[in-house]
Amino acid sequence: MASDAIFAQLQLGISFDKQKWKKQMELFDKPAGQQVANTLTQQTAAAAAADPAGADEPAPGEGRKKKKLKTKHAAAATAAAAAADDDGISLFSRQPAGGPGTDAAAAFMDREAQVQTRDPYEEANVVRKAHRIKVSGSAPPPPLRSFAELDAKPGCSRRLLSNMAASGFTDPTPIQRQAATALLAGRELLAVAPTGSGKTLAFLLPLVMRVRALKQAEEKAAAAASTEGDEAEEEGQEVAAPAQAGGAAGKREGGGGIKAVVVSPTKELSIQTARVLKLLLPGLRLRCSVLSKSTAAGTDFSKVDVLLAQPLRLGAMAEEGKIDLSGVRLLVLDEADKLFEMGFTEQVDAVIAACSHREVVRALFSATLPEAVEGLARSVLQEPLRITVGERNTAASTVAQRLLFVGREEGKLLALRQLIGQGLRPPVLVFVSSKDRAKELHRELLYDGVHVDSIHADQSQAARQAAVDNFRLGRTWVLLATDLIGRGMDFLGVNTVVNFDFPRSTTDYIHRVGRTGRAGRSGEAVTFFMEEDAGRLRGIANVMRAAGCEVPDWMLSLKKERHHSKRKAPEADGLVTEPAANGGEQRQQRKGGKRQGGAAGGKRQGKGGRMSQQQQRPVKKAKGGES
Ligand SMILES: Nc1ncnc2c1ncn2[C@@H]1O[C@H](COP(=O)(O)OP(=O)(O)OP(=O)(O)O)[C@@H](O)[C@H]1O
Repeated sequence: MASDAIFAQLQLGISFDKQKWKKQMELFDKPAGQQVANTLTQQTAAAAAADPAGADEPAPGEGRKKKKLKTKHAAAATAAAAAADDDGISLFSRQPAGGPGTDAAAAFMDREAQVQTRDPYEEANVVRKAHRIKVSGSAPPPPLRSFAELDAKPGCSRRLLSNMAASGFTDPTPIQRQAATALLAGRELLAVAPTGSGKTLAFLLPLVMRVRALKQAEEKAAAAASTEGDEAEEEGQEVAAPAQAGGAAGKREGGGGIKAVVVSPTKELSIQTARVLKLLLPGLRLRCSVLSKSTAAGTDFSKVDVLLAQPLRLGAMAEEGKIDLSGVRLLVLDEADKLFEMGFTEQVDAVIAACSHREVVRALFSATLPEAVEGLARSVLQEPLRITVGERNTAASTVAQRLLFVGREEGKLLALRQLIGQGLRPPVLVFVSSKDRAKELHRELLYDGVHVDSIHADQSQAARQAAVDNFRLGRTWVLLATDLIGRGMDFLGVNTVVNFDFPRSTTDYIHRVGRTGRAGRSGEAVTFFMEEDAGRLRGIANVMRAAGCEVPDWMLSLKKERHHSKRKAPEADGLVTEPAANGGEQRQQRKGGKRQGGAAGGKRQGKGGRMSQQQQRPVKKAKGGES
């Protein structure tokens, strides 16, 4: 369906009384900078003396002297513009920002063709430079120039390469070029690359090769043992099978069991990683499993080669001795900075300790790696390589980011409806700060007749997965989400991300807006802000400026909030749609059942009937702190 037609349906049931909202509308009509400049400047001046550095992690350019800001950001913007104009560098070699077949694409390919030197060290550097890959650490292996180079390496096969080609993976992305060769060389890794840049395949491809190579070695050893056994039998000697010979140790040395583990912060992400892995596996005879309540009870893990899991369940099982990870040779921590946050560290430690094989290689991947977390991460790695693609802790350059001042809490819903009215491009992902806000906004938009769904921690796992699948299949055009799916989720077609509630941190912002603009495509991100968000505005403004987006200078000199993490999330009830004078009453009426049973409500409900059924599903009680 054409986006115009989709949009026409999206706005069904929405009309604005411009007279009634005159005051608020005026706010939106002014440029964002003007709207808040005065009040924020006053606020900043009042707080200036008391407000030291905030608790947020440094965004690009932060932590330096203010007077350097302008030069740095001007340089960054110029560099970004130059990159786009000059060589069209993109994370996706055949899909640069300008699109396939454009001058940018041609320039990019020319640039690749310039790699002509007989010195392998120099050649590696030329490839890295062309793809904006930075590596620190001793003796990094050269990056891949093409997937075909892998053909000769242990664990690869024509079948694997053809599975990749059939899935559209014909040219490696920058992170894949360097991370694949590093992991195949047995190097431990800290890998940081932008959202949507192909990190999943960057660890899955070497993982599959490594596991295949191990299995091939096992099969060879088993065949040799069986030949020896036959010969010994002929000579009348007793021979034990490998697993019997060494017990657990024998198993560790290659008698089956889990050989690779990928830990992700959410079940949804593990399921998504399994989807990508399954694209690589046809014909390769490897078995993978996603750890869940049911698979934990009913799976023979000695027959599983690759396990995808979340830290809480896997850590607990490892500690209780319910799963044997002693044969694991590759442990990947995806969204590593999230895994090293408070609340997960104990279980992640338990998993790391349980992966005790002497040859185990550990790799940490994320789009963001705050310095404090890097220090912690390094303490579990041995002589790691650090691979960075592009600039550290930045948003994908394929996303056009903008900020929208909404005045007060009540202005958010109006602003969202106004965006829809102006032609917001679906599919749209709207982030809110809590599950209650997701539920409330869901009700509001449902009432408007928008094809909307929501995903948050109060839903059953099945409802969450259904929300993800329906959004992927295009059945839902607006998905309301908490930060539960703020990271890692790959909805390739998302055109717009709306931060309805301001992100808790710059890191969360980078991941949220990274749900669009993936795989070299373009996307749009709109972030609503109010005066009270000023303390967290600077970090995000810096990220936007580093990506070449327009940001008023005054935002870059705002003071940071001191303890933003302790700030209360907005109340769900703040989403009033009517002015205070009559809104409460009307809203109560709607809440009281008119919406469900009333004529207008019933009519509109018809378009969103599927959603109303979903709302009636039994909900699972969420653990404290979940969103
Ligand atoms: N070599 C490739 N060629 C073409 N498409 C690719 C390639 N590698 C990955 N992709 C596609 O790019 C998209 C983004 O990949 P992926 O989800 O791995 O990104 P990511 O870097 O892990 O992002 P995030 O940081 O948000 O988790 C996916 O749809 C994937 O299929």
